[in-house]
Amino acid sequence: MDHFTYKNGELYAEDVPLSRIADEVGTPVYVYSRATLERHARVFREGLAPVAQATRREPLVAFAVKSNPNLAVLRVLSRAGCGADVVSGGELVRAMTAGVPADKIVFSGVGKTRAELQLGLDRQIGQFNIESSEEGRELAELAASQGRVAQATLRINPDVDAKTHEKISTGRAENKFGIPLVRAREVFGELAALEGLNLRGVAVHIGSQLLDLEPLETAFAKVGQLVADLRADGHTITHVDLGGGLGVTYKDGEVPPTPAEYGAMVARATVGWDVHLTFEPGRVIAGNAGVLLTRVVRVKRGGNGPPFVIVDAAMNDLARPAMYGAWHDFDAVMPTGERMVANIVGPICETGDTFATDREVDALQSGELAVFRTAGAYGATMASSYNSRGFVPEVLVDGEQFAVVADRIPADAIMDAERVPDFLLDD
Ligand SMILES: Cc1ncc(COP(=O)(O)O)c(C=O)c1O
Ligand SMILES: N[C@@H](CCCC[NH3+])C(=O)O
Repeated sequence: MDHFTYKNGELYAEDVPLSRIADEVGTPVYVYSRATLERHARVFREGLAPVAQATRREPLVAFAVKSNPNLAVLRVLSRAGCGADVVSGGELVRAMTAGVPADKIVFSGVGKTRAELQLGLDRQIGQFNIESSEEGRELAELAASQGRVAQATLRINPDVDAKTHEKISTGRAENKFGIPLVRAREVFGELAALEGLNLRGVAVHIGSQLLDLEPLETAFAKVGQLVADLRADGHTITHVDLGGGLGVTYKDGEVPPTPAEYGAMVARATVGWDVHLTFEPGRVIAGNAGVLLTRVVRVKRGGNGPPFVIVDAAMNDLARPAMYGAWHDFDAVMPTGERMVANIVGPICETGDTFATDREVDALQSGELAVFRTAGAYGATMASSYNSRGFVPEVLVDGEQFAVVADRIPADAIMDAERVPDFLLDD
């Protein structure tokens, strides 16, 4: 459920008509609903109630910042009790700037630089998820040389097919993430012996937009066995990070497991583990909390196929359709009831700048407004300035009020950061 609904024939975000936002901020613009973000954070936490009960500990819900790093969004979620899963120094600083306490920050990522490891140490974050023995040794050496101890888990690669798009699958043997399960005991033993590290558990994340619990359950079973093996090896295991990945509905008929079903599965899978659990949900919290509001530039007819509805948003603003062939529902802000079959495209000079092909949508004309739905996760955060289009602004709605929470960055502001060197200047 989200808070983008029609009232008197017009699409609203909570109690704000989207046409008002378009008038005041311009298009394209990302629009987020505070109430939806808060609701999703609450529902996810409620879904984990059986887990909290079974483990007698409140799990840490560390929002995956990569899915929506906007400071205001992070602030909403931090106030709702979430921590943050970060994958770069930039995300770490953002999370802390938004108010996420350091001890609720987990640092994932396969290529943390030395400077990023140092930043995590300086900020005294709650947990590093180590992805290689090389990274573990580097972190241990850095920490020990400064008389510090880094709290850490070892991310394992369970070699499970998450049954999702291949580009967002992370838990198969050939993927770059984590330590192969067969090597986990050996690497854990090597790193656990190092001064500077408190290697206290394991982490796993097998992929994103999962619509089936079975691969997760298989991966968690492997984690459970590993925890038992590590304890048999004499290690103290107090923390397990089960990652994110729960999918959302992009298209009618796609039915992801509910947070309650997910929580029930986790409770089953983790019986007897006796650890602190961390979760790293991104999409399930932010996905349906945002839309990309756009205006039709013109409707081009007369080709071989259906008309092209050319909108002012493009693949640089919302990359998912071009990158993964992803579906985003497309609805008029003021639908007339008439429908049309169209290709929905952006203005960029690539055929891949196509949001929908041969799709039945609300009939639209030049100048009218429409939204791409489910754009709150992996939307603005993946934007580029391709074709010198600048960056789209972001708006957060809260009841009857809204605020611009990220300015539009026009193409000339980006150009301001560039220069022509002296040796190219004419004399
Ligand atoms: C390590 C890690 N944690 C969490 C997430 C968040 O995933 P999702 O947005 O699917 O919940 C990702 C992205 O797939 C990830 O790579
Ligand atoms: N960017 C992807 C998700 C990647 C998840 C990152 N581990 C998407 O839009 O679906």
